[in-house]
Amino acid sequence: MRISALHNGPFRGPAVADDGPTRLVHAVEAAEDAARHLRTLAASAAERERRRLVDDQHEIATAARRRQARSTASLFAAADRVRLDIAELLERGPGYAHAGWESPVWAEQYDEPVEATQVVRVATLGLASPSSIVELPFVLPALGGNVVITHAPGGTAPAHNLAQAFVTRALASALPGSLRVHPLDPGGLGQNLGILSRLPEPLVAGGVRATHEEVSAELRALREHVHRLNSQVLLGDDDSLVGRWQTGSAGGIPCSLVLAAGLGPNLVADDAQQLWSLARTGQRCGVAVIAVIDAGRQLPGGLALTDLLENAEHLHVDHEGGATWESSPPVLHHNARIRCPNPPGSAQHRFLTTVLAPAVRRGVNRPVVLADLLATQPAGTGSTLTTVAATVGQSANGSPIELRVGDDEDVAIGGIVVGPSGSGKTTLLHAFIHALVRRYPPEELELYLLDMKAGVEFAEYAPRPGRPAVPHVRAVGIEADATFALGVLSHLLTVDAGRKRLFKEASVSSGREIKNLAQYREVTGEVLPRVLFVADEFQLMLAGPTEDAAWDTLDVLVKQGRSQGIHVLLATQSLNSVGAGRGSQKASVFDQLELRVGLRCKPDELSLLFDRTVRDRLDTGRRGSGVLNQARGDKDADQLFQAGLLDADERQRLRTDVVIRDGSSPRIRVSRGSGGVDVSDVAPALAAAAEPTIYLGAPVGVEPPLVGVPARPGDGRGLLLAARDELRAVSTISAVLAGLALQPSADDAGFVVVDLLPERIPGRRPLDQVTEWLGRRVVTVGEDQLDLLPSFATRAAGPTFVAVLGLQYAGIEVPYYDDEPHPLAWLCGTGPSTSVFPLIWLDTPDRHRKLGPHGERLQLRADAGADIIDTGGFIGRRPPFAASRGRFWFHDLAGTGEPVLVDPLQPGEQLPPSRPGVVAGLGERLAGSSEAPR
Ligand SMILES: Nc1ncnc2c1ncn2[C@@H]1O[C@H](COP(=O)(O)OP(=O)(O)OP(=O)(O)O)[C@@H](O)[C@H]1O
Repeated sequence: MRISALHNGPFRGPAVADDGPTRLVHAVEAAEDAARHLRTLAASAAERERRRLVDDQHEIATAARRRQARSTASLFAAADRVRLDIAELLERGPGYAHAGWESPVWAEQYDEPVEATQVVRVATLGLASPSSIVELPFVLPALGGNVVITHAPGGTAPAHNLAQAFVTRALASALPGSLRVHPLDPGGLGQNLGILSRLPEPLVAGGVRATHEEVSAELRALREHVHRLNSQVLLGDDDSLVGRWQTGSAGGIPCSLVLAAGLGPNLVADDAQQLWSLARTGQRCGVAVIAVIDAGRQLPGGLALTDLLENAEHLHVDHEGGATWESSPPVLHHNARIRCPNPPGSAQHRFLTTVLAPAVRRGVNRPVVLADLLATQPAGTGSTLTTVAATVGQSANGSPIELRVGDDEDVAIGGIVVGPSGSGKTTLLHAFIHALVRRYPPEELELYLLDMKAGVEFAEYAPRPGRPAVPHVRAVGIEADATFALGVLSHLLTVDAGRKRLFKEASVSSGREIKNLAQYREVTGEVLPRVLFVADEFQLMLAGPTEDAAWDTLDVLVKQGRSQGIHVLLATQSLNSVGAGRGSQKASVFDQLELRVGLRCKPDELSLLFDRTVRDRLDTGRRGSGVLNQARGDKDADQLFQAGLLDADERQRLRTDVVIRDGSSPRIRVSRGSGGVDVSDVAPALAAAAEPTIYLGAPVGVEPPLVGVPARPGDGRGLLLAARDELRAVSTISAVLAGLALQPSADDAGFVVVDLLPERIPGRRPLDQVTEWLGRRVVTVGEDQLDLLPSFATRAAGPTFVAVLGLQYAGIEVPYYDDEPHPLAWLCGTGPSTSVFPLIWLDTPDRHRKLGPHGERLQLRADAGADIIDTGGFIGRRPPFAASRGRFWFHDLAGTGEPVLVDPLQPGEQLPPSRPGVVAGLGERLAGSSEAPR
């Protein structure tokens, strides 16, 4: 406007370019242009800024959304994982552990559990996330865990519902007979117990306790029960009643659920104290306390709730009826909330009273008691003319079922038993072995028993002081190793060859061809026992450096042993890894073993065992149930069965009866892996020695029962044992002395120990054990009394055995080129010719230099070294392989035999009783002497 005014108005100047108004117009125009430009710039800057802001906002929102989605997803994933884990745990148990109250399972046929139920579902747990709530089943351990439910005044009913839901599920899903409820309602009228107030015996112990006297008496009885279990039943810290129900060894003692439904006025301070104490101490004995406590009320006698909560899951029900999980990890504390369930109703009550209680009374799931099955059968009169058989359980129709091997038509020469851990495989082997020794006298049957796994399952077949072994057992390997197993298999090949020879000779003399055991017996009247070789975890004997030899021996044995009456039964957890890489040899061995037993095996394992496709499990799920097939897996030969249980006490009783009936035999060979041979295991063989014999141990095999040389006077008859392991070496020499002292023919022998071992070393323990056991039969001399050795060692009426231990610790050095007499030179040089036999431990073979030139003359050489060249140098003959740890090669330089691998004698935990009434020992003889040793 102003511009146009200047252009057209009275101030219009001359029409030249630089007149003032024009310049002004230009200036104004320029200013306006500039202003316009600035406005445009400002507007675009504002637009840019707005856009950036929007972008930023968008980005932040997207990132937040993403982060939230991610955290929600990970919450869901974690919840899913937990849900799956819980579902898996719950699925293992019967439906009663988790199905809703309306579910048909409560009305259907009893879904009998086969294993102790781990957890039960009690309620629903809601986990709050920013965007949603994730729900999970809230589960609690079914057995042995305390639960405390506190509640606000408004939360009484939901709190009791929680308790009732838990107890109902725990009881309903428990193995019948494994759980009893002890309902306490001090001061109440049962209204806090719902359906649980009307349960029959034996589900509850004697009904609801409500009065002060009843509650007190019940708690006292429970405390005594805990005391009795702790002092008379449970062994060691790891043993617990719940654990026993889980492994099937509880022997019918039920766990207890003490339901304290409200600490009413009749719960006096003393009783409350008892309840607290039960919660603290009862867990090991399967006693769990479920307590519902009004948080607003004073606890009796100043008891602190925190003490009770120490060993319990704690839930708190608030006035809205929801619960918080107080004992949860702190992070969950504020985000987790429990939705309390409805109380169990009439369907559950009906199930408990009309299904479960009668089942418990009937004793469903009780094991088949083998002793009952055997009681009706004759004992000790069976003949193994053609077969070896014994009852091991019940078939599906309740008739007894037998395992059978032999050389009759349609009878398997041997068998394979497969069952995963806990399926009852070892129990079945025990049952078979015991039923066999009960049925047959020892002339009819010989057993070779190997437990190849680390454990002591077969220890009961070895003799112990005061508990002789059954005479049928010729060899038992406890934690046996592959070398020993090969020794046993090789021995059986020798038996096989020996029998073939006998058959041939009898054929010649009788003019009739004798092909098998039965014919031999018929023609000659002589009974040769059938032989049964049983190996648990047999795959372990077909491994390591002896693997090839073991497979080859087994192969020959199963192919040729049948007619000679040699049978094998091999057990394992799985055939999967057995004989990998030796297809044809494995097939050739397994083909012979036609008896097949699968205990609680999965279908793929059964398919391997039966060599056909098996799609379903062939067992009832119970321990010891499975399928027996006498025809190498032929489908029509499957027999479902339940193995019988013979518990440890019954087995002991049965073995004692057999020993009373048949006596025992000194011929048993016991191997405890490469740990040596306990003196008590070979006590009968030692007692049978006709002349004093220096026994060093047992061969890593079966025969002869012991390796030793008679103690006959002669130059060089003394032992040098080279072994680095101090404890084992001292143990061996000490046990050799004990072994001599147990021989009646050595009753007049003298024993001297030259003890050069330091006082406080663990290695001297076996020596102290044996010298204490020898008592006055032994004389101990130290380095300072060594000069008296010749005098002591010549006092006994019979031979004298002088153990020298700890040379490396002593300053003794027998001069090499000096004629000056030295007691050790006398011991090694003159001693042996005068019936004084040195038994000397050298920590390394070249330590013998300390003994001077006479030491080298000692001929009985043993070496535990790992280098066969060194061993060969020391024992004078190179052995085929190095001795495994704990063993040594023995060779008599004066003998004609080959080196023998020996499981050395060791005193073991307990030595057998020493020989009564032996002639006065060396200690007594020297007692009055002026040089009496200290
Ligand atoms: N026939 C049976 N009846 C009832 N209970 C049984 C039976 N067999 C085994 N059990 C129970 O199952 C538990 C495990 O049995 P066992 O030791 O024989 O199993 P396993 O298969 O040898 O296991 P592992 O290979 O781990 O030693 C035993 O404690 C026993 O009480």
